[in-house]
Amino acid sequence: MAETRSALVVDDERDIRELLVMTLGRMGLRCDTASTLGEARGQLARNRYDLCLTDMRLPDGSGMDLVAEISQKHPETPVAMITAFGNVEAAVEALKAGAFDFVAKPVDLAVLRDLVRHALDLNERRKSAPPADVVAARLYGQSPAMATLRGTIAKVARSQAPVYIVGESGVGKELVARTIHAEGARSTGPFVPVNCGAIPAELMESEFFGHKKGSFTGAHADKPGLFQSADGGTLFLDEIAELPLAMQVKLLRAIQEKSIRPVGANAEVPVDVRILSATHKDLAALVADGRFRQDLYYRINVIELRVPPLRERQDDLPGLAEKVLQRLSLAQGRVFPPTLSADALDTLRSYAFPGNVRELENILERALALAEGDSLTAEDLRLPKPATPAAPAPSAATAAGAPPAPAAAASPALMVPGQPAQAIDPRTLNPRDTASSPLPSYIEEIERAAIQQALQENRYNKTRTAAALGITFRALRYKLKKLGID
Ligand SMILES: Nc1ncnc2c1ncn2[C@@H]1O[C@H](COP(=O)(O)OP(=O)(O)OP(=O)(O)O)[C@@H](O)[C@H]1O
Repeated sequence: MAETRSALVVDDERDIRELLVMTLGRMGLRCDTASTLGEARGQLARNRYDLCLTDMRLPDGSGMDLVAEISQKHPETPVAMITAFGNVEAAVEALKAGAFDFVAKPVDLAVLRDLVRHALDLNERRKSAPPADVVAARLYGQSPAMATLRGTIAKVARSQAPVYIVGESGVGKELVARTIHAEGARSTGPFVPVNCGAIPAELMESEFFGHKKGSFTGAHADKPGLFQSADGGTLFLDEIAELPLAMQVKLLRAIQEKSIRPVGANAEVPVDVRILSATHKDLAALVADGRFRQDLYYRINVIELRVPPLRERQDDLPGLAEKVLQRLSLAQGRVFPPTLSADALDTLRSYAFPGNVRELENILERALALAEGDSLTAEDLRLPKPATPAAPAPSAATAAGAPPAPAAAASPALMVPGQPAQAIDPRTLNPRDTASSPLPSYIEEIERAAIQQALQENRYNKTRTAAALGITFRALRYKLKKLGID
C-alpha cells in the first residue's frame, strides 16, 4: 500500500484552513494545520511533510520567513505561498525565497489541485534523482557575486517558475540554466537547450511543436518537437530575443495552455515543461520598441537572474583559469595541466574579456596548443596588444570596457585560417603578404579579419556585429561557422 502523504497548512483564517484541509484530504493527504508562524515551526520540527501551503500574512510574522526557513532546513518539503489576488511582487518574492509555487486568493480549487499533484509528482522524481553535484560543481566561482548567484540558483531550482537569465555573451547563461535543472526536481527529466536564433523561421513551428506525417512536403514521418522532447524536464530557450513575432504568439500560448498542437494534428497534446530562457539583449528595450511581445516577456520573466561579466568578478579569474586548464588537459590526455605564470595571470587580470568565460577558454586552449613548457607565460596567451596612437578611434563599446583595438600593424602571421586569431584591421591587410595564397583564401582572410574586428568592437554581441557589418544575424552565424571563428 502506498505511504500516506502529508501536508502542513498554515493560515490564520479558519475558513481557509478548513477549505484547504478538505481539498487536500480528498486527494488522500493527511493534513496538519497551524495558524501562526510559531505553531508552524513547531509542527515542522516534529514532522516531515510532503508539502506545505502557507499564507503570506500571519499574526506573528510573514509567511515569506517560513518559506525561507523551509527551503533552508527542510529542502525536501516543497512550499507554496498563498498570496493576495494580483500581488505579483509577493508571488515573485516567494519564488525567489525558495517557494515551489504560489496560489492566489480566492483559491481556485482546480488550480490548487494541480499544484498539489505537481508537488507530489516532483517530490517522487526528486527522490530518485541522482545527486546534482556533478553539474553544479561545473559552475565555478568563489567571488561574492558568484556566491550570491549560486544561492539564488539553489532557491529558484526548487520552484517551477520560468527563469529568465541575462548576461553578456559567453558569461555562462547556459551553464546556469543546466545547474537550475540539475538542482531541481526535474533533474531526472530531459534538459533540452534550443538556440532560437539558429532555427530557420519557416521550420520553427515544426521544430518546437513537432509535426504529423504528410503535414507538409518532406514530412515523411511523425516527428516530436522540442516541447515533447523536454516533457517532464526543462526547455532552455537561448537567444530568445531572436524569436520572430509570429512564433512568440505560439510560444506564449503553449506556455499558458501547457499544451501544444503539432503541425497537421487535430488535437492538442499536453506537455509538462519548465521554461528557462536567456538572452544577452535588453529584452525590455525590445518590448518598448515593439519587437518583443510584452505578454510573453512577463510570462518568461517571472524570475530574472543576472550572470555578471567576468570583469566584474576578477577574484574568480585564477581559479577559473585553473579549472579550465584542468578540463582542457584532461581532454587532451595530459596528466598534469600546465600552470599559469605570475605574468600570465597579471595579463589576464588586466584584460576585459568581452567574450567572458568562453573567451577565457579559447585563449587558454590556444595557449595550451602553442606553449612548450609546463607553465603558460603572458606571451603564450597572445592577448590583443593595447592600441597605439595610430590605431582607429575607440568605439563606444571600447570606451565601455571592452579591450582596446589591436595595433593597426598587427602581424599577418597571426592570421592563420581556422585559428582564433586576434582582431586585425582589414584595411591593413596587404595583398602582397598573402601573394602566395590562392584568391579565395586571401578573401577569406579579409572576411575573417573584418568579422573579428567587428566582433571585438561590438563586445562579441553577434546581433550588433551583424548590424555593423551590414549582414543578417543568420548570415553572420553561417560565416562564423564557415570560417571556424568561435
Ligand atoms: N562559472 C563558470 N565556471 C566554469 N565554466 C564556466 C562558467 N561560466 C561559463 N563557463 C563555461 O564557459 C563556456 C560558455 O558558457 P555558456 O555557453 O554557458 O555561456 P552563455 O552565456 O550561454 O553563452 P552565449 O551568450 O554565447 O549563449 C562554457 O564552456 C561553460 O562551460
